[in-house]
Amino acid sequence: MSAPPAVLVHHDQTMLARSAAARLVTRIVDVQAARGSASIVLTGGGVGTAVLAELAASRARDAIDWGRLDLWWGDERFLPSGDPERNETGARAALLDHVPVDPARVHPMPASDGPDGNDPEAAAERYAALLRAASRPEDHGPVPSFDVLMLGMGPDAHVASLFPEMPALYDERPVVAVRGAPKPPPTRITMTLPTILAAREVWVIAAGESKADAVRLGLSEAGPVQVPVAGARGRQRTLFLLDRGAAAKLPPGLERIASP
Ligand SMILES: O=C1O[C@H](COP(=O)(O)O)[C@@H](O)[C@H](O)[C@H]1O
Repeated sequence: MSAPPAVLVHHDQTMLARSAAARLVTRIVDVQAARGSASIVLTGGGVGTAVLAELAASRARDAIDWGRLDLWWGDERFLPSGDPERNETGARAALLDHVPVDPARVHPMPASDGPDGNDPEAAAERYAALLRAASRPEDHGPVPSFDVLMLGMGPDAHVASLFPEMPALYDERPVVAVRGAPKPPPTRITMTLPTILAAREVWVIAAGESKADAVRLGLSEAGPVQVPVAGARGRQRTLFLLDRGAAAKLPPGLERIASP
């Protein structure tokens, strides 16, 4: 069972990123209080990285016990370590270099100069094995039940590196390689929909009018092969966190204004 989405609309991208960062602090603190440690899946892209920068800039970040936090990635561009296009590089610059995370609990997807060399299939399997090792009996599956899994979204409705109509959308394995992605770079690693669906909470975060059609379709009954974001749902909660541009084509009555 997954949760139907709730939609929150913010005035602009800055308010959206700030509010998502505040929401993330609250969620992590609550989970750490209840269960000891929390697990979060990061996303790349413009808004995803802006959320991390807002978190780094917020005084509230000190409420998080950074040593009791596992950080994963939903997808990665398969490029050499440190490449500015890698989602990991952006996340480190925006947040991880500024907070006392436990390096052993930061789990970037492998780079193309990593242990598997330039073999994205092997790198994807390696990441799947890492997730399997981190999953506990109560997760009832091959991946942890992430507390929050954040997703940016493209104008084509892709999430993570799950692009419309591509084979990864039919794949049952937890993590797979993607070749020939329509958005550069063409070679990527991505969590698949079954892994996304295992998260307790999924947050789709999108800004700008170029995303408005994809948001509308993502909230419809569209199939996930044509509209990947329509398949992105959390077990307990699904949030669409939007700015006014991305919310411009919502069906009437759906939006809840978070910062007018
Ligand atoms: O390529 C990617 O794009 C999406 C969305 O990026 P945005 O810049 O349009 O917000 C991102 O979520 C994904 O992680 C990334 O690899």
